[in-house]
Amino acid sequence: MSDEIEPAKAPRRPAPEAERLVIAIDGPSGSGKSSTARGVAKKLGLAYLDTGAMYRAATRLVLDSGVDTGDADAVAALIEAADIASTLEPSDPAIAINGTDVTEAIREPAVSAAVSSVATNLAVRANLIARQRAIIGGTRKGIVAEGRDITTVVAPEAPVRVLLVADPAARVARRQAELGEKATSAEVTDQVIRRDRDDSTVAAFTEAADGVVVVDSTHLSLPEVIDVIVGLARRVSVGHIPAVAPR
Ligand SMILES: Nc1ncnc2c1ncn2[C@@H]1O[C@H](COP(=O)(O)OP(=O)(O)O)[C@@H](O)[C@H]1O
Ligand SMILES: Nc1ccn([C@H]2C[C@H](O)[C@@H](COP(=O)(O)OP(=O)(O)O)O2)c(=O)n1
Repeated sequence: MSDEIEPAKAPRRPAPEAERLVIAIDGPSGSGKSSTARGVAKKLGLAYLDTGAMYRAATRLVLDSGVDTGDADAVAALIEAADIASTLEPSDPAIAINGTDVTEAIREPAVSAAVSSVATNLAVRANLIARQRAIIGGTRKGIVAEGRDITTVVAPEAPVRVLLVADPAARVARRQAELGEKATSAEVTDQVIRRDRDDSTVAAFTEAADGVVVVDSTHLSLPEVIDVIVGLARRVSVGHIPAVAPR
């Protein structure tokens, strides 16, 4: 795909709306947003944007630079000046901040524990939302973007908007299975339940906004959830999507 590293500060000229399909997916931690969005993007030959990875990369930078996460102005200034580059490739998503690849480092427990304090900084949000809109507007064919406020703030005009939910017990179990011995059950509960509580103070992902379709993944397999969203996309935008999905 031509949408490789996308410097957020220099978006390419937006393609006409009619040529692009934007699929927006929000939901709480562990509902399956990242895996589902990647699967949908792969099936439909679209780009993929993990906005949570941008908040995580910003948090990694704050932690590494020694700036106090409680110093809202210093945190915002650091992030506003940073170069954040996301690959938009669903098969191999990666992210770099100020030239350093942090794809692995943003998944460390220290980042998961601190990310909400950065993501609830309103100046940081304004900056990252502007970058996300530029990325979405700059993709040629279309994009699946996932996070907490994509359906409501970043891309409320997207023709396909989904709130992906799952019962808290299923979400905690999924995260525990993913992290294995890397995290205790207390840490996993903190990562999922406490983080959602904090994050929901600045983004409305606990209830679907008007026009947003709720998909409950609690009792659906990942391929089933992907198929539901591909079905929604085909219904709203026949003609945007290749008849034979590229692998
Ligand atoms: N429908 C599903 N059924 C079972 N496990 C799932 C499902 N969707 C995602 N998962 C798994 O749950 C974990 C969390 O998924 P992820 O996509 O990272 O969620 P989110 O981005 O919403 O936090 C991953 O290990 C993923 O493979
Ligand atoms: N659009 C977004 C995306 C993520 N965030 C915040 C909320 C989350 O705690 C962090 C990390 O997001 P991420 O999607 O990686 O979270 P998960 O670990 O997949 O649950 O960023 C946000 O505030 N707005």
